[in-house]
Parts: sequence; C-alpha cells; structure tokens
Amino acid sequence: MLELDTLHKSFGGKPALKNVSFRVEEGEIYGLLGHNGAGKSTTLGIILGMVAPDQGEARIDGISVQKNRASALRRVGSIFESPCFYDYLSGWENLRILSTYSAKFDPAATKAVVEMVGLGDRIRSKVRTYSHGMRQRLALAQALLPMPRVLLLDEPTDGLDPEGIKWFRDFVLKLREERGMTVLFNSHLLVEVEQMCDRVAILRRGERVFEGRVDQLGGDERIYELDVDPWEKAAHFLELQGCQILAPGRVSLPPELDPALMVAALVGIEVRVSAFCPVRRSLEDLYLEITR
Ligand SMILES: Nc1ncnc2c1ncn2[C@@H]1O[C@H](COP(=O)(O)OP(=O)(O)OP(=O)(O)O)[C@@H](O)[C@H]1O
Repeated sequence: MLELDTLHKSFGGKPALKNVSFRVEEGEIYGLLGHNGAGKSTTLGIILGMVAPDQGEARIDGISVQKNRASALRRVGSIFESPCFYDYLSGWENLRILSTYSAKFDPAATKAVVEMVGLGDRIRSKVRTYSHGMRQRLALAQALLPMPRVLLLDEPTDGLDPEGIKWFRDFVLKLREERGMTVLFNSHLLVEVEQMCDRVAILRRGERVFEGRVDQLGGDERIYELDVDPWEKAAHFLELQGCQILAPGRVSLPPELDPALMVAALVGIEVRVSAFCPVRRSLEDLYLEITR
C-alpha cells in the first residue's frame, strides 16, 4: 500500500534522510521511531508530497507521489505537524471549508465522521473553545473525510492526556479492524507504539537502522528471571545443564532446554522456586540499544 524507495534528502548540504526504504502492507499499522531530528517528519513530508526528495520515490498503492501527486494522495488522510484551524469558526465550519479545498462538501459524510470521532455535541462551538484533545479529534475528522485507505499521522498523541491516548489507540485499531485501514505514524511514545503497531522502523540520523515486527522484539534470546532459594545451588545446577548465568536471578536458556522441565528439576534437587519468568524485551529496551 505504501512504498518508500531509496529516499535521500539534504537540507543546505546536511543530510536528513539517507537511502531510506520500507514498505507498509495493506491493513498494517506501522510505526516510525527515532530521536528528535532523525528524519521522521521529513519522511512523512515526502510521502505527502510536501517535501521533494533529492533521490528516490514514495508510492501509494503503486502510484508515485513525486510523479502523480494528486492521484497518489486521493485516498490518503493525514495529520501532519500541528493542524491549523480557523479558531473564530466552529468545528463544522472548519471541516466545511477545509474539505472544499480538495473535494465537494458532503454534509452527511461529515456528520458521520464527526459522530465517529465523538465531537457530535461540540461541533457547532467555536474552535477556540476546544481543548487540545478536541482539536486532535477535529484533525482526525478532517483526515477521515476523504474516506482514506491510508492514514499518515505525525505524533498524533503528542500532548494528549492518558485517557485521550487510550481513546486514540482504540479508535485507530477499530479503523483497521472495520475498514482495513493502513496506518503509518511517528511517535516518541514507545509504549503506545508497542501496543498499536504491527511493525516498526527506527531512524537514526536519517538512516533506517532497524525494522521488525513488534511481537518478535525478543529475537531468539530466551532470558528468564528467577526467584529461587538457594540461588547458588540453582545457578550451579543450571550451568551444568548448559544455561548461561547473566546475573544473580537472571539466566539464558539454550533452545533445547524446556523451562518447565528445569523448574521440575530444580524442585527435585530441593531448590525452592517462587518464580521462573521469561523476560520480554520491550520496544524501549530495543530502541535505547539501537539509538544509543
Ligand atoms: N525545512 C527544513 N529546512 C532545514 N532543515 C530541515 C528542514 N526540515 C527538516 N530539517 C532538518 O532535517 C533533519 C530531520 O528533521 P525531521 O523534522 O525530519 O526530524 P524528526 O525525526 O521528525 O524530528 P522530531 O522528532 O523533532 O520531530 C533535522 O536535522 C532538521 O533540522
């Protein structure tokens, strides 16, 4: 659905993107991560045809944004950087005006989208009376008006409170479930990304340094955290079985060893086992490892 092909971009001779490629499949939720200045917004800007790459191409559903922008973006909705609204007009008037820039205003479709984002009772109020969360919902309504197949979201949960973040997460997951929406978004909220995304890419100084599935972040490592007594006896036994002792209470099991059998064996040699838990590497662990 979305394809970035060897993108390069420099600003004033300083590279912002170097040879960045990735694909997002239809119905996938894909997260773009990286420190400040890593190149995330530049990437989204290129996909939206707002930034011209020095080399490479972005394609949406096979159509090149650089060669055929209007056609490529026909089924794309976006929230890019801080959405701007006419504060002295109502949410409804804003949607009416903004949607006529690219299509004919459709009151019925607009009403449906407004209800969907939960702004039904405040859509006639002036935008200057909106909270940050309501402005984000209005931006989401605007992004959904073209009936997109792809949503591009630039730090969509930035500044939202925990309830707003949860609402947003559930909303995006529902869009994917009910409409098969493809979503690409960048964020600094790693827990959020971990809970929402199927795959992530990490950019570092303009280069893609990682891409992988969120459910496979742990790789092939089998690390367990143990609460056992006495630890020395357990450690000695586990070492003899081929385990690697990483730290007190932390071991790596070789692939052929079944953890359940290890627990039984430890109990058999009179070690008290209170806990024997797999350690899952979080997205934050991986992110810090890669970007440090
Ligand atoms: N219009 C511009 N003119 C000059 N330099 C720019 C421009 N846009 C981006 N850059 C530079 O390109 C690099 C990448 O910026 P970009 O905004 O893509 O990073 P980012 O990962 O989105 O950062 P953040 O998380 O802070 O939003 C930075 O060094 C930035 O200063």
